[in-house]
Amino acid sequence: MPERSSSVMESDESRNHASTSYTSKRRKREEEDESLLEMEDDDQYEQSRYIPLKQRKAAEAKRIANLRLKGMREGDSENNISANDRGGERRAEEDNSHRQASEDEDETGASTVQRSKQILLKQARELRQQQEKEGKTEKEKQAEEERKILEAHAARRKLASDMELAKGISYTEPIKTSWRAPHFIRKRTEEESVALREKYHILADGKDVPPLIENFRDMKIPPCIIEYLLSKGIKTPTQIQMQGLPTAFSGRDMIGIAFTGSGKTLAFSLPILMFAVEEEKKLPYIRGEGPLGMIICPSRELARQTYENLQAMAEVLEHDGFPRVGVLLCIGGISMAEQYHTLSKGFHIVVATPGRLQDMLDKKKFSLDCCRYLCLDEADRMIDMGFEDDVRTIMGFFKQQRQTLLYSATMPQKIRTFAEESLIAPIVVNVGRAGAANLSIIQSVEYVKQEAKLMYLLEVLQKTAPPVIVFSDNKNEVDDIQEFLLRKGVEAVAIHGSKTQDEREYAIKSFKNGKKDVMVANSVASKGLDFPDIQHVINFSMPKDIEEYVHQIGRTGRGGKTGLATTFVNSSAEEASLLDLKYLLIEAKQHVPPFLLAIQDTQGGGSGCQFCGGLGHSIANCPKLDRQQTRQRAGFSGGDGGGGGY
Ligand SMILES: Nc1ncnc2c1ncn2[C@@H]1O[C@H](COP(=O)(O)OP(=O)(O)OP(=O)(O)O)[C@@H](O)[C@H]1O
Repeated sequence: MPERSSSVMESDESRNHASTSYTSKRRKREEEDESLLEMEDDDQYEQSRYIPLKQRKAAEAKRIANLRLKGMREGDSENNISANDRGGERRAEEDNSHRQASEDEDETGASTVQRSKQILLKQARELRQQQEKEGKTEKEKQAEEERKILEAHAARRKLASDMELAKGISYTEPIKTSWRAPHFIRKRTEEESVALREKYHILADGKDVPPLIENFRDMKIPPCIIEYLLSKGIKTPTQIQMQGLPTAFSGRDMIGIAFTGSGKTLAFSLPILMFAVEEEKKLPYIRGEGPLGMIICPSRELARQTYENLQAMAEVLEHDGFPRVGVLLCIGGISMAEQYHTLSKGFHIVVATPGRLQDMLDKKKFSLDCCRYLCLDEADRMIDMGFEDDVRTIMGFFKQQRQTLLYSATMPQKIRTFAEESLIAPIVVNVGRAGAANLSIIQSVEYVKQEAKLMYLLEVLQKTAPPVIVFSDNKNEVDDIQEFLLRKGVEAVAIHGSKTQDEREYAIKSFKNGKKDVMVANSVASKGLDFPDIQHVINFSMPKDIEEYVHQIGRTGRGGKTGLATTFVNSSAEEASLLDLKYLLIEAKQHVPPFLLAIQDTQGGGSGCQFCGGLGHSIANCPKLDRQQTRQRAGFSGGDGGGGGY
């Protein structure tokens, strides 16, 4: 009862409120009406008064002149079409009444009216044309809107050192190196170069693009390295290496975009190594000197892998009589004591994760005073993971111009625009669309109910021989899956950001050397890690964004081999991710399951979202941008996390 009475009271109240507001509204209306009446009365009064013809003509001419002036102003205003529209109608009405009122006026008045009518008709015609034009460029308007959103979310300032920012220094010329392409290659005409790039499906944008070179020998790579590469099954350069290596050897800044497993690591590691050899030959590095170059990676595992590759090549060179090149690994979770022998001798190259690198620079363990080469591997992922500020701080330590290389398989327009501003006359090398999946991977997407996933996983594991990687976004789920597999007798290890460094290293090592068949991982292991011959990648759930998906499935099908990727989806997946997935599958000419085909959309299949590269939506409804904004509003600076980069 009390509830009821209160609701009655509420309704009475609301009714009262409604009636009050209605009364006040009405009172307002009445006031308005009164003022309207007053105006009408005035008009009537005006009309009933006698005005001599001469005065009436003068007033009429003035009124027409005012109307024309007003019409012109309204016509000028591009943004106010509806006002224009209304203005046009009003003008037409006024013209009409004016015509009737002036029928028995003298000739001067009639010709003025005629002129005004012609002008008004012309304006109406122009207005129609304008409206038609506006209608046609609806797409352009959308592109404009998207551009504005992108600008609003672009990085705030370019990557530059403190000194450069403070003094407003900006370099205009790329760094000069002693490397030259062989004469017969330099003699190539522009048409020949374009044809060659077309042959290899390479897009290279920029001023004076260095030549594409089809073999390692013509790139003047030392024979001992060529032999070493051969021993690893690397006979000819991949597309990104054909264009990326000569570009880096020439000292040019570049953005390299090529699909997963296409050999990007060699494309940025070999040039830094060759520069180090050259420098060491000129004047040996002593204790306290270095580094000459830096490679920054988003995860410890990726940094270690790149470090090991560089170390191996440095040893080959040293063994062949070239000077020693010191490489320092600078990552979280390891004691720097084991690196002190490198630090104590002077070193040329640092391979690092952003957090530990920043820490070392802050503590003045070494400086970037003579650093002239910087590579950001998986640059876009690094920014996504929230390392942008760390990278900016690190940039602050540079004292001179450096060559900057950014590499990734995914590089949405957002990052590219920002990077192009920070680089000096950069060359952008693209092998395929940024964010496209590696075509050597067979992608299978299956609808699996949440509660059936674990049992189905066992079945799906039978599809190929080991090694297999199972990805899950959730650290607890990673542990649960590993436990389940162990209980079922599957040799499985697990890796994620909350594991200790020893556990992470043990997992990687035992999986890499074949002692374990399955590795269960969160996104940490998807970032650039190169495990030999992964047969099958299983996404236990659809990753939050399509870039993550591309990187995850990219752990298989590497170095030209084929691989299989299976992804479990169900109703818990976001529709926007599923649409991106649908278009990615279509682009890669893969089978699209009916439940994905059935998802209707209005704008997919275009050039993709400029923020995340997804093909199923535009930046105006990008779920990743949405998440980022929510995080920013909540005061988090970090990205999608899961890295453990420090
Ligand atoms: N020219 C080549 N020919 C054959 N194999 C190659 C060549 N270059 C590199 N590889 C091999 O291909 C594999 C993938 O290379 P890499 O790790 O550099 O790929 P990536 O493009 O960096 O991939 P991701 O985007 O996933 O990081 C490695 O095992 C590497 O040894």
